[in-house]
Order: sequence, then C-alpha cells, then structure tokens
Amino acid sequence: MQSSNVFVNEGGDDDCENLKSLLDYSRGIFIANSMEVMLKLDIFGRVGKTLDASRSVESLAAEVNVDADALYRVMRALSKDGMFRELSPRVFSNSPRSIYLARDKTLHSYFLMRGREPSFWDHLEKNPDTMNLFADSMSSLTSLTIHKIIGLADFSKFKIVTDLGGSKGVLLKEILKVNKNIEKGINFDMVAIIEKNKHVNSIESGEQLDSRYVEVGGSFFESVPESDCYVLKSILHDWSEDKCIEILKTASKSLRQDGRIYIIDYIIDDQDSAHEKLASNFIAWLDVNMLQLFGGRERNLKEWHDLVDKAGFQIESIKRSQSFMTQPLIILTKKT
Ligand SMILES: C[S@@+](CC[C@H](N)C(=O)[O-])C[C@H]1O[C@@H](n2cnc3c(N)ncnc32)[C@H](O)[C@@H]1O
Repeated sequence: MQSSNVFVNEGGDDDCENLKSLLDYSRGIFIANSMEVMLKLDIFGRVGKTLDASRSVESLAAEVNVDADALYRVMRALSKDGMFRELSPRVFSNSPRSIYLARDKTLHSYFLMRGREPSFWDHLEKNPDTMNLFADSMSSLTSLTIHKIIGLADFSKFKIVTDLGGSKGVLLKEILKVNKNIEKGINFDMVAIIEKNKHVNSIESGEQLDSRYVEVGGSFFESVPESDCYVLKSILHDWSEDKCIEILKTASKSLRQDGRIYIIDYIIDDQDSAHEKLASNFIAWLDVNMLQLFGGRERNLKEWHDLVDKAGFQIESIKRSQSFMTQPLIILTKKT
C-alpha cells in the first residue's frame, strides 16, 4: 500500500506525542463511562478525603461487591491521567485532581450524566452501517502501522497464510504483495463481513485482486482453513481468557507441521518497549475500551505467557517496533 498518511514515518518523539494526543480524542466515551462507575460506587470518597489516605483495590472491590480485576483496570487507566495515584501495586490514593470529587459532590451529577451502558455487539448487529464503519475504522488503524508490522514479520517459509479476523483484508493483501513465496493467502472473518468484502471486490473493478488472495467466512470458534501461519491482529485483546484459549485451540487443530501463530497485539507495561511511558497510558485506556465494549483485555508479558501456555503453545520470540503505536509481534510455536 502506498501510504499517504503523515504519521507512517513517525520516528521522532514529536510525531509520537502528536499521534498519541490525536488518538486521546477518541477515548472520551471510555473516560466518561469510567468516571460514571467510579462515582456510582463512590470510589473517590471511599479511597479517602485526604491526599495521604490510600486503599487497596481488593478492599474497595470487596466493599462495593465488584470484580477486583475490572476495578483495578479502570483505576489504573485513570491514574495514568493523574486521576488517582498508584502508590504501590494495586494500592491507590486520591490525587490533587481527584480529591475534589472525594470531598465535594457538586460536580457528580455532571459526570454521571455523561456515562452510558454500552452494548457494542448488539448495536453492530442491528446496524449494518455501524458494522461497516467499525470495519473501516479497524482498517484505518491497521493501515497506519502496516509497513512496520510487515517489517517485523518473516513469512518466507510459509505457503498458506490465513489472517483470522482479517476484516477487509488490508493487512493480508499487503503481506501477499511483499511475500511472493506465499501460494495462498486466506482472509478469514465472520460471514457477514466476508459477504460484504466479496460484494465490494466485485464492484470495485479498479482493484486488481491478487489471484492468491481468497476470502473465507466462518467462525474462529468452530474451524479455520489449514495453514502454515495464522495471523491474529487485534483479535485476542477483544476476548476473555477462556475465549482466547478456544480460538488458539481451533487454530492449533489446523496448523500445519512447523507452523507458527503470529499474534499482533499490545503488551501492557512492557519494559522492553521503546516508548513504555507513552504506550502504557495509551494501552491502559485501550484496556478499558476492551473491558467496556467486549469484555476483553490488554495483557502484560506474564499474562501472554500464561494464556498461550494454557492453549498448548509457547512464545518463541517477540519482535518490537520503535513506533509506540505498532503492536509487537508475538510468535508462537506448539509446545513440544
Ligand atoms: C478488532 S477487529 C480486528 C480486525 C483486523 N484484524 C485488524 O487488525 O484491523 C476484530 C475482527 O474479528 C472479527 N471476528 C469477530 N468474531 C469472529 C469470529 N467468531 N470468527 C471470525 N472473525 C471474527 C470481526 O468481524 C473483526 O473483523
């Protein structure tokens, strides 16, 4: 893909900061939902009305009867914006900013009015236009980082590569362009998405489709086409641990000998990231996005190791880009 966007060549820290600030504008709804939950549960007040008062997430969660992990993830993201302070792991105090909400309820109704209960998948199912917009939004984010991802990934040993949840096929088409050794590239997604892709491909005569490019509809919870390599980009962070294990086990059944799984997803609080500070704020909010929309999560390195281990895989290597937005490539092989 010839990229015309101005961010692709981001390299300097200025570009990173600008791109990060731009993306911050898209997370308003998640911040509003998080503030609504914090206020409904009176978390600011419960943490304490003085700056030196602190509470552990576990004691707060037990007191208000909510899941401690979910509460931690929301407080972690808010604290990256200075709304709480995480004094030690999972122990928070109010910050000079949040103490106001602990002491004074004047503004509570203002924040409560802005939250809402989202049901994203229901909404998508009932609104095909929004479904298309979602696919477009995913493809646009992918196109920002596509060259960096391809630069990280070696496809030279594979004959069949399948992009699981490949949406509009943006990434796979580019992989095929760069890797002439691949004999077949399969873009696999839900039937509704694939039908739409086929329709668009048939009317957009301007785009000459590579004859090696194939579209297959189905569910990665049921079965997937046999392949040497499965690409899972921005897929596993949508799902809970149990669902991720199901997806990986489905892939495992059809993975050819010496095959690999290429996970392209963030690693939260990754000490080896070139932009750990910038990225960790960005990823903590993405984590809240995943929690609120899908019941998914961003995972740290240990969580990735544990997850793939339970599905019968091991991490062979991790390749990181210098760009904060480009997810690392996590390469899996079957456990021996
Ligand atoms: C977050 S998007 C990622 C799209 C693409 N990989 C990217 O990075 O731009 C998740 C994709 O998973 C697809 N998906 C969701 N459930 C699926 C299922 N059960 N089987 C196959 N694909 C599914 C969605 O249609 C969507 O295209």
